[in-house]
Amino acid sequence: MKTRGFEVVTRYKDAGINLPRRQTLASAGYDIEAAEDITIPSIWRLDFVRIFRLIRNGHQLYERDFEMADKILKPLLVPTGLKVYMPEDEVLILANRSSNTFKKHLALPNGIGVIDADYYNNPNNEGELFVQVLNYGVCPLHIHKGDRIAQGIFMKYLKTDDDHPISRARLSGFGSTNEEEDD
Ligand SMILES: O=c1ccn([C@H]2C[C@H](O)[C@@H](COP(=O)(O)OP(=O)(O)OP(=O)(O)O)O2)c(=O)[nH]1
Ligand SMILES: [Mg+2]
Repeated sequence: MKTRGFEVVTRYKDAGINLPRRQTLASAGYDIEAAEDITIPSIWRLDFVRIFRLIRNGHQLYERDFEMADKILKPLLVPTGLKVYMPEDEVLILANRSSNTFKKHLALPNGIGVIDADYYNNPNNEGELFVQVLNYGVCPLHIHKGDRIAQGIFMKYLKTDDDHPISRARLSGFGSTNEEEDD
């Protein structure tokens, strides 16, 4: 009887993805690996520093400068090739590993990822977990397939007394409910 666990998504089924594992007897987190090699550029890219210089020297900034700065600060999504199933009253908290900040200048700009039980096998992306990252170091960061880039912790979540009963199915993630009309 399946209660909670990780599975590999179809598009990575032959890619040798390791299912997350805890590393010690009482580790709370299941360490999640990058599904591919990926390079995370530094946010302190020269063109971003150039914008700072323009601002400091009181230069006029143009739309394209702001668009470029926005692009640089947009987090990258690291694919995991994984999906996760759990009871409806549970959540998987996707947290950074402390060694990522301490040794790699790798931040999860969303703080923590909240993986909902109904994200699993959603029609848009099969519920694939992605880790949002920013590299606040000054050098590009090369992540290799198999590097443990985050950890997942299963938890129960609570509802309010007047919780709004809802039956809407989840169609995707990353803002999918922003587009849908309320019931
Ligand atoms: O780091 C993350 C955060 C979220 N997700 C996926 C799983 C989650 O179930 C879904 C929605 O996440 P969340 O509810 O935090 O984002 P949202 O902006 O509220 O999106 P939505 O409107 O789809 O709920 O996106 C990830 O894969 N990685
Ligand atoms: Mg949401």
